[in-house]
Amino acid sequence: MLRIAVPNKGSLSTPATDMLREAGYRQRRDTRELVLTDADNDVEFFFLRPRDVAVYVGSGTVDVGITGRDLLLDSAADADEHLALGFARSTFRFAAPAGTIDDVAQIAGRRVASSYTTLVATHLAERGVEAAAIVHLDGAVESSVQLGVADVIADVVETGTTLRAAGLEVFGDPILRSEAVLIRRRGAEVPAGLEVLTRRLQGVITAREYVLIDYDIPVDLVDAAVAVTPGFESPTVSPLHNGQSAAVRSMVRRSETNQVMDALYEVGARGILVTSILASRL
Ligand SMILES: Nc1ncnc2c1ncn2[C@@H]1O[C@H](COP(=O)(O)OP(=O)(O)OP(=O)(O)O)[C@@H](O)[C@H]1O
Ligand SMILES: O=P(O)(O)OC[C@H]1O[C@H](OP(=O)(O)OP(=O)(O)O)[C@H](O)[C@@H]1O
Ligand SMILES: [Mg+2]
Repeated sequence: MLRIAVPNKGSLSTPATDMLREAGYRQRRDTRELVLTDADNDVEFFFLRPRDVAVYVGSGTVDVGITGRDLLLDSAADADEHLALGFARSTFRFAAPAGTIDDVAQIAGRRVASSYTTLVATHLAERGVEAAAIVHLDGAVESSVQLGVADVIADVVETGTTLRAAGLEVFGDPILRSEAVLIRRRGAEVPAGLEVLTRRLQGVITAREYVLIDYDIPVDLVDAAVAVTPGFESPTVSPLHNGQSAAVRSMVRRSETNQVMDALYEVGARGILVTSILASRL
């Protein structure tokens, strides 16, 4: 039975559970449930603290787990990223009171607060920057400067709203771009069931990232239209009964749907229809 660790709280918890449910796995109804067996799929879920997921996977007590790339790297656990899951996207960045610091080198001799102190220490060491102290805080790191325990913070930034509210501004390049990832123990044999899990999750990711686009196009314009919608391998082109047009079906990135529809219309396509993909195996 494949043992899967899933975050039980925080930003990762609900989207991770949603993705597993979409992938056809049973998920818990009650957030107090800590273990759940899905006998039909031969998997067992362990609902653990997000920070602990990498520790369990690294020690081999569970086979795989869902966590954040930032949490994985900060844990320094014996685990590697297996599949990027495309949710809980964020950057991990340095920030300081507006106008005080604009370069990572200026962190030298200053105090940095973070919930991800290993990540910060490694990043600074790689750049030869010696901070006065790296202060570990559990959360609400943005308040640490105002409260006088640090001069600089390193924290998760998504929209930047929390930073702005605290009067802080990012500086330097992002330390990391993070998202939820499926992780597995470094160097361990591929556990039974991981291939199926991976294919199922990949199926959900594809169904979320792509849409199906259908359109009609005069036969002599098919090549020009197909250049706009090349799809994964090659689009399906079927003849229409009138003999002068073809119907084309292709997959398109959801985020590019409207640009693609505009471009197709320009080329001469009509009857352009977009549909969501419910599930997929490529
Ligand atoms: N606002 C956000 N947008 C996107 N991802 C986020 C956001 N806040 C945290 N994360 C991601 O969630 C993971 C941290 O999960 P965790 O549950 O420990 O923190 P949290 O969401 O801050 O929860 P809590 O504050 O309740 O402990 C990290 O991978 C982090 O990048
Ligand atoms: O850029 P934003 O969209 O504002 O999001 C980033 C904030 O979200 C998370 O905080 P959370 O609400 O989880 O609180 P925490 O600091 O206690 O972890 C993260 O730690 C940042 O503080
Ligand atoms: Mg948080």
